[in-house]
Amino acid sequence: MGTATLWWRVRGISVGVGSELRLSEARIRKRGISVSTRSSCCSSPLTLIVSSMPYEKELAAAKKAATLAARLCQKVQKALLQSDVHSKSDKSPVTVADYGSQALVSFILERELPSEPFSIVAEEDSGDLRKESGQETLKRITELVNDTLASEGSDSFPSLTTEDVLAAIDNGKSEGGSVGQHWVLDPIDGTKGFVRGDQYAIALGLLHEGKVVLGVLACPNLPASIGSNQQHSSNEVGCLFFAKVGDGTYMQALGGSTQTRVHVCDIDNPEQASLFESFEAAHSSHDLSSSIAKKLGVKAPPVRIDSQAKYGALSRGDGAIYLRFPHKGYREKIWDHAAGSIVVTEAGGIVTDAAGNPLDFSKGKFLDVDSGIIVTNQKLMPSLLRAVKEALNEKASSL
Ligand SMILES: Nc1ncnc2c1ncn2[C@@H]1O[C@H](COP(=O)(O)O)[C@@H](O)[C@H]1OP(=O)(O)O
Ligand SMILES: [Mg+2]
Ligand SMILES: [Mg+2]
Ligand SMILES: [Mg+2]
Repeated sequence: MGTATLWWRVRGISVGVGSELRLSEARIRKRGISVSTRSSCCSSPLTLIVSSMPYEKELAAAKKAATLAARLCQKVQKALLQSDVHSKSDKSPVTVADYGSQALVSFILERELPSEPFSIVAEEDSGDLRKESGQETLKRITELVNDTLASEGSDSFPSLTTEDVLAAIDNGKSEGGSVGQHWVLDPIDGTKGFVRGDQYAIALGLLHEGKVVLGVLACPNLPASIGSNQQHSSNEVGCLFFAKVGDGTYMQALGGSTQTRVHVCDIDNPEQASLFESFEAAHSSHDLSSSIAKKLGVKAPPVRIDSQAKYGALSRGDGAIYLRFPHKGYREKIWDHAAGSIVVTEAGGIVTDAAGNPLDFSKGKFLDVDSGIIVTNQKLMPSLLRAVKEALNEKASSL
C-alpha cells in the first residue's frame, strides 16, 4: 500500500500521521480555526480529537475545593474569636480561616486530580504555625479542616494530622511563571472584610503557560444582587462564580447546583454607570476614583465592597466599572486578580492596568501593573481609559 502521507493543517501547524491533536470545540468556534486534511491514501485513519470539555475535571475539583473552603470560612466568621486573628510581618491580618481554607483547597485539589502536575501559588505559608507560639492555632486549624471534611458526609476523607495540615499549606509555595500549569489561590481574599463580618472571597485560578484558563470565586456573603440592577434580587447570600477559557462565566448559589450564565452590563453611557472600589481606603485611592468618576459624569455614589467579590458582581452586571489604585509601594499579587479577571473577561468584560495593558500572570507571584487596575465592559473602556489618563496626569502635576 505504500506510505501514507497525511497532514492535518490547523492554523498553519502540520501534524503527521499518528499524532493526536486536541482542540476544544470552544477554541475552534472562538478562534475560527479551520481543519483540513490532505492524504495520498484514503484508507489512512484520521483522528482529530475534539475535546468538548477542556479543564472540566479541574473545574469540578476547583468548585468542590472552593465550596468546602467557603464552608470552613463561614463557620469561623460566625464565631470569630479575637484569638483567631493574627498579624503577619507586613501587619496585614491573617486568621485561622485563611490557613484552614488554604489547607483544604490544597488537600482537595491534590486528591481530586492525582494524575496532574501539582503546583500552587498561594498567599499563606506555615512559618508562624511551626513556631512554639503557633501550636495552639495550628491545632485549631487542624480541627476546623477535619470538621469541614467530616461535614462532607463522606468516610473517605482521612483525619488530617497537624503535620498534614502544615504540608498542605506549604504546597502553596510555588513561584508560578510562564511554563506549565499552576493553581493560584487566595484562601481568603479581603481578610479585613472577613474580620469585619463583610464581603470576602475564596479565589482560585488556574494558569496554563502563563495565561489564566479557569477561575472560581466563592463569595459566601454576596447577596444574589447588589447595586442598582435588581434583576437577581433576593435575600439569599452566597454565590459561586466560575469561568473556563472560551466557555463563558456562570454563577450558582453557594452549595446549590442550578447555574446561570452571566454577562457584564451593556451600558454605554458613563453617566448611568455605577462604580465599585475597595471598602478600605488604604487598599485603593478613593480620591483618584472619585476624580475619574467626575470626569466620566458618573452620577451614582461608589459601591465599596471588599475582595474579588467586586469582579463577581461586575461579571453579572451589578455595576459597570471597578477601579483599583493601590497606594505607592504596594505590589499586586497574582492571587488577587487571577480568578476575578477570567470571571469578568469570560462574561464579556475587559481587565487592564491603568495604561490599558492586559494583566500578565506569567511573571511569578507579582503582577507588574502601571498605576492600577481598571475593569469595565467593551463599550465604556475607551472613555474610561481617557478619564484615567487625565486623572493620573492631574495627580502627577499636583505633586
Ligand atoms: N496595603 C494594601 N494595599 C492594597 N491592597 C492590599 C493591601 N493590603 C492587603 N491588600 C490586599 O488587597 C485585597 C483586598 O482588596 P480590597 O480592599 O479591594 O478588598 C486583598 O487581596 C488584600 O489582601 P488579603 O487577601 O490579605 O485580604
Ligand atoms: Mg492577606
Ligand atoms: Mg487577596
Ligand atoms: Mg488573602
